[in-house]
Amino acid sequence: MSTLTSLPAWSALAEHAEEIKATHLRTLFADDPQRAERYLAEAAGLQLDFSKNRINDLTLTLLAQLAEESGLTKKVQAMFSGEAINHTENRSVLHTALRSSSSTPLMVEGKDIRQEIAATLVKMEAFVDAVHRGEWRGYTDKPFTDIVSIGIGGSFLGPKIMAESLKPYWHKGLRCHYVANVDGTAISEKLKQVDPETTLFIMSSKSFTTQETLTNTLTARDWFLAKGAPDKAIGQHFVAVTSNVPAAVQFGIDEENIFPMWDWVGGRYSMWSAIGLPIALQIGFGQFRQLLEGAEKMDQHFQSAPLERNLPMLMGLLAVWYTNFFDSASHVILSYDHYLRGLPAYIQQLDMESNGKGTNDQGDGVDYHTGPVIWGGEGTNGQHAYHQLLHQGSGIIPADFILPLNSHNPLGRHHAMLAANCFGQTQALMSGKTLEEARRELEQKGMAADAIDALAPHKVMPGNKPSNTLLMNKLTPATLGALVALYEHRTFVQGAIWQINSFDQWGVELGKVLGNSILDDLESDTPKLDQDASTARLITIFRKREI
Ligand SMILES: O=P(O)(O)OC[C@H]1O[C@](O)(CO)[C@@H](O)[C@@H]1O
Repeated sequence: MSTLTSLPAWSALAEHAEEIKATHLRTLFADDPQRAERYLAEAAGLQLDFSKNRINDLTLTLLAQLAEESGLTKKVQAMFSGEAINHTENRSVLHTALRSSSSTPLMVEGKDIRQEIAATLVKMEAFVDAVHRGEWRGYTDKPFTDIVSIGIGGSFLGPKIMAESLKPYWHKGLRCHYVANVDGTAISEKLKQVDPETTLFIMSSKSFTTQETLTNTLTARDWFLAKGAPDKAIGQHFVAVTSNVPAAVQFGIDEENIFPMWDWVGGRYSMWSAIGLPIALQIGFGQFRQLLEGAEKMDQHFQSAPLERNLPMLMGLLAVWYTNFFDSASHVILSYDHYLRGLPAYIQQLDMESNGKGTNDQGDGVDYHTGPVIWGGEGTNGQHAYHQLLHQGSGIIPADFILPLNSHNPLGRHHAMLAANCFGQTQALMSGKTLEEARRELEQKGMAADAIDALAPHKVMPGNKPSNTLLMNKLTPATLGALVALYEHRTFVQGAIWQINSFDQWGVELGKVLGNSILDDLESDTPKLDQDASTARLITIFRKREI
């Protein structure tokens, strides 16, 4: 038995889960008229209705006990204060410092990182303003119209999805494009859309060793020169964001055009750093600061609010509740906002790269489930597709519904319809439809008794499916910042309870290494073909392909 599963709160939760499993959410609502009011919490411009979860007050008490026995509060403090909680890489985890307005020194390896952060923000602001004002121009003296941001993983998804989410705030006259995949189609298609004279390339790579990013940047540079740009123009058109300045310089980026980031920022937590430069270029620096401010409000709330009102704690503990006591293997994020359609993919990367681990902090294999599959999409589209599984599938898939109360495009009845669909889905998941209700419905339609017998069971919806509803007045840089920080901390809470390191990612390494040796075999005149039989065969097929 692991240290987690031997905690008193764990056994108490296991026992309590049996009672809750025997109780329908309809009953929980019927028994407690105040439930909707009591299970509503608010922070940093976000409201969380968590009343449609399979919980009661005892559940919350026991989850709080689990948090206490797991030392959650101390772990939160350890992260914010810069302890090297990423113990497998001996690194602090300080993305929260990137959005902090505190001036109290925060020391990492003998340096006050507040000063480096502030200096980088100043450099970013000057750059963004210079591009916007047309002072930083292309080599033929034309202002930039396009930015091509090259990076992958955390150096890609944050900037792309946040900028996409904030389209109503875009700076006029500047388009950002994002290239991640090493598939040549990705960069080819982008380069077809831009003009070398008016395009600025941002190469974003924390390590400056990532195959995809280095390859795409070289391709972009070759294209730039092949289109007639002089060598000396590279400095004007290529900037980099990295923690590996020597490698960037060696690659050919001018040192003054390098924006720093640091070891204490994880890739998937880095959009708040200079990795967010494309966001700042797209929405302007003032609004980029609002994004940081929104996140800081959530950080403060996370550190200070009591657990029963603490959004990240509640959402993280609820995720543990379903993963470990209801055998739920996935969690769905449903954005009821077209601008937020990319958010599920962002949270998927954040959560699955963080909590997709099976070895605990002591180095032992876990004997409980950890990170569930995170997936999702845009409402109402999903209602006509995978919601079928949410409503009538055999397992439990907890859902987060996210809805801004006001639209940036308030057209006629559209927004009320969107909201009605969102609330209607949470209601249907919660209450379902009983056999009697299904039968009555068919009787009212005048269906014959034997046809009702045949059809009614298929129309039954068990309900009792949990969901959270997250509301914000409007999608703004500040509310988006708070929303992303909420999910970061939710991820942290789960990892802390599961006793895993949410901040390394060793699992992605092996495939990279093997990929490199396979590449040698694909390109070499004398391939070694010393892989397993299947892989060697695939290599041979590729080598013999018709061109
Ligand atoms: O910013 P880099 O160093 O190019 O890394 C890109 C991404 O690759 C990973 O290391 C995983 O392969 C991510 O964690 C990271 O965000």
